[in-house]
Amino acid sequence: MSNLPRETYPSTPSPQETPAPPPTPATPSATSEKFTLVERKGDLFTDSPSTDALAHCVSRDLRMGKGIADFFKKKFNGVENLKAQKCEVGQVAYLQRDGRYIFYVITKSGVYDKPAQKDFENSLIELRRMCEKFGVKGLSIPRIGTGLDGLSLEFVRNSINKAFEGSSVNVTMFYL
Ligand SMILES: Nc1ncnc2c1ncn2[C@@H]1O[C@H](COP(=O)(O)OP(=O)(O)OC[C@H]2O[C@H](OP(=O)(O)O)[C@H](O)[C@@H]2O)[C@@H](O)[C@H]1O
Repeated sequence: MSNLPRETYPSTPSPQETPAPPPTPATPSATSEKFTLVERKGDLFTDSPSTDALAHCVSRDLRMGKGIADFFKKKFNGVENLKAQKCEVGQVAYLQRDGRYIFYVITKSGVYDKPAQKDFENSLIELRRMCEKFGVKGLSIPRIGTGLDGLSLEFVRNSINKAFEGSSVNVTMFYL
């Protein structure tokens, strides 16, 4: 019998040692989360879920002198914090209050300006990105852009749908 060393092969595991097959990935359930936009009559501050993030539109100078922005300023303060974020038009500044995000969507440069449609659309895409970055699932907003900023509700609806399509954010748009 040759005394050449026998080739040693990794021993094939006996049945009881056979590693269990990897778990099959769970198939996404039919109810997998997807983007929704619901419009609801009510006051944004008192009727929206307390766990929802909030968002509204402001000018880059963060004056928030009128409209719902003024309510946000009085309710959440944080103007210096917001200014320190040095956001430009198309970007979103934010505060954290009571465990939720408050988003300040910069849609125009100065208080006397009106948002350009493209800037409005781009800032909503950025808002979606921020929601996904922070894992926001519920977002409550007023009819953004349709009051002092003079945008049509149809344009605003379409912009929200385009920006959030494919996300898993549930957006509720409140109106008085
Ligand atoms: N509690 C509440 N619940 C639910 N809905 C509420 C509400 N309170 C008001 N609304 C309605 O929510 C819509 C939009 O309300 P707005 O007209 O204020 O906002 P907008 O997005 O058109 O314009 C923003 C710019 O205006 C501001 O003032 P500046 O001039 O810029 O200083 C900012 O700074 C921005 O730049 C209107 O239908 C309001 O009736």
